[in-house]
Amino acid sequence: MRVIIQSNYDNLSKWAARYVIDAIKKHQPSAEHPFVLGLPTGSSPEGMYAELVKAYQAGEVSFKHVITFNMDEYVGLPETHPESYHAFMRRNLFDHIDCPAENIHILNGNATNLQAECEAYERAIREVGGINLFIGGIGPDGHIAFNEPFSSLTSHTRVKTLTTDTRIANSRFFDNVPEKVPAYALTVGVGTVMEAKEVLILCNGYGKARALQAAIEGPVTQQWTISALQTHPHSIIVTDEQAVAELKVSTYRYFKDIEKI
Ligand SMILES: N[C@@H]1[C@@H](O)[C@H](O)[C@@H](COP(=O)(O)O)O[C@@H]1O
Repeated sequence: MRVIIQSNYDNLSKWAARYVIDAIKKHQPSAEHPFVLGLPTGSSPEGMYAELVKAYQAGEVSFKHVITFNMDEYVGLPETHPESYHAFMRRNLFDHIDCPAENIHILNGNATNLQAECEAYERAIREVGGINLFIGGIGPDGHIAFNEPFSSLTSHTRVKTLTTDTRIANSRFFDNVPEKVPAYALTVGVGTVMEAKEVLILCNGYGKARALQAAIEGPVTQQWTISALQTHPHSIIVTDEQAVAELKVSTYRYFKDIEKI
């Protein structure tokens, strides 16, 4: 695991965007050889998305041959609701870049058969050859996508019940009323993320310090589903000085040192 410690959120966002742009360019995507990108929502990736839009507008990168799969979506929230992940992605990224609509995949939380929707999603990922780079965030309780504590570390796309903690955390987008946050979501599994060739996690702010500590220094455990990342051959966490507050000084220095070298 690489851990990149940036001074603040702006630099974290710039670092992540640069990493994504370089990965796309290195792949030299074409219609026959598309780059497959897994994408998160939440406040953590907003800065990175703004940087990606800037880079696209400056002609530095194209998303024409990029295929995307989003991590998750609420169940029962209309796609037009401003807090649906469909709306979030349009607002923050897809309305501003050249990614063709047919290349964009987001789980349909209003499907009549939710289980069939989840199975079709996994099939679609397999059909394009798997995900090259999965980008994610971390919930304050260490969840990745909507894989709440005690989710199976080998899970795949499915319906999940959201914990009270997560509904409280996400209530800031729903008039601060936890009951307004949908109780269910569709989410890729921990296993789905772990099958990607590379995983890049964005983690910023004091609120994530305990989750970051568990992700890096703790044991691999279903209690902190992000800890599964420790078993991935190519994973990176990019973080800021606030989120490292619970790491041991020696851990902090180790990651600072190796990145310097
Ligand atoms: N399902 C999303 C996660 O994918 C995200 O990582 C997490 C953290 O969100 P934020 O980045 O806003 O802290 O929130 C939600 O629960």
